[in-house]
Amino acid sequence: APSAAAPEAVCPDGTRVGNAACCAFIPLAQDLQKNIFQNECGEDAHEALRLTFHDAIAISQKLGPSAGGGADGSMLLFPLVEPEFAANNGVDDSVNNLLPLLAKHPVSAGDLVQFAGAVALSNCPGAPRLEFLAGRPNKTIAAIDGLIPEPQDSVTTILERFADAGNFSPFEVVSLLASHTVARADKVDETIDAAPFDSTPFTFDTQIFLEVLLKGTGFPGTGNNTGEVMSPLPLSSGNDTGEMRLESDFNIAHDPRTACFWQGFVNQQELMAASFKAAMAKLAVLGHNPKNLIDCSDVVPPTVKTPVKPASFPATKSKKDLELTCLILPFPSLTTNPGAKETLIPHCADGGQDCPAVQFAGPAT
Ligand code: HEM
Ligand SMILES: [Ca+2]
Ligand SMILES: [Mn+2]
Repeated sequence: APSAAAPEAVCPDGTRVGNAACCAFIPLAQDLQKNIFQNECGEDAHEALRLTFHDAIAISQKLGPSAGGGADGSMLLFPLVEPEFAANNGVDDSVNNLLPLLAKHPVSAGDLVQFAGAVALSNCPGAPRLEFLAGRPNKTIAAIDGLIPEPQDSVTTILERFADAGNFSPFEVVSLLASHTVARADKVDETIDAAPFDSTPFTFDTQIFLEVLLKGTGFPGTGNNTGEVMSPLPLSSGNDTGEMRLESDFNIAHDPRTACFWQGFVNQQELMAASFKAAMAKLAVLGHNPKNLIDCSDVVPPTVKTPVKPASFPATKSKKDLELTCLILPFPSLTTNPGAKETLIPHCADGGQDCPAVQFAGPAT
């Protein structure tokens, strides 16, 4: 029976949704999973999540509308412009992977970018199911260079940039950095591929918040890269690349404005996931009035149910390796993983070393 609440609709595949405008995202989710993510929280999923950020954060209250439109899909609409910016190095992969889907599905570029990130994250154990609002218009401009935070930026610069983009608080900035729990760098050190930021890059857990607090001992590849500092697990073997630490993650983990928020997420899976979800909801609508968008959260696939282990020190590491600057919070008591040697981080989600990323040819470089 019809109700006074949101209009219900039945999609062609029989799924009931809150609004008929959401139906287009059901085949899109299937296409993303089958042809790009392969239902994994792997390289292509990580890159789609990074793209949500690089598209959305390019907006400035100080500079006004001519600087960029935020979460507007400009990355896809101007693939020869924004992917060329130094801070966007590597986003060409996800831009080129999404462009064929933009041609095929009746959704806007801005919606596609944010929806792809939400679908990608649904493959990561421990991740929250993100909110998704639809209806970002395609009418927009390319963003200007200089709005994407870089790992060599100071904490002050980073916090000011997030505040200017969308009034993000220091707590929300730390919350968004939970993304680096499912992240690896290809471009910070060009000599190594997919250097993970924590020891569990296929799981949305709190290891990133723990491991960035461990004393750095070396570099996974070469030293002296811009924006990189020593990590606690630099050991590599074949395609299993040692852990990389971004200078910005290190600084934010230790700065008086953010250190207690950072440390407060260690082993607090639910708090971290909920805080990330809330901050992502803000990020995903930058440049839009959410009142003009339609809530299509019901077409975001539920997150995989694989349980997430409590935070633990990687083998050979313990409390004595911590470098803490937040002294008002007690540090949780955690176990150390077994093993007499420094851990190797598997290159592939299945534990193996061979899992090439999907790469469609496209205009972005
Ligand atoms: C202070 C702000 C941030 C800085 C300085 C930063 C910097 C970086 C850098 C340098 C990389 C490595 C790129 C490469 O070499 O391939 C990276 C990867 C990544 N970032 Fe961030 N990031 C920030 C915030 C965020 C936010 C807010 C998100 C998402 C909501 C995000 C998601 C990711 C993801 C998922 C990857 C991994 C991509 C992959 O594995 O291919 N980052 N980030
Ligand atoms: Ca992780
Ligand atoms: Mn990558």
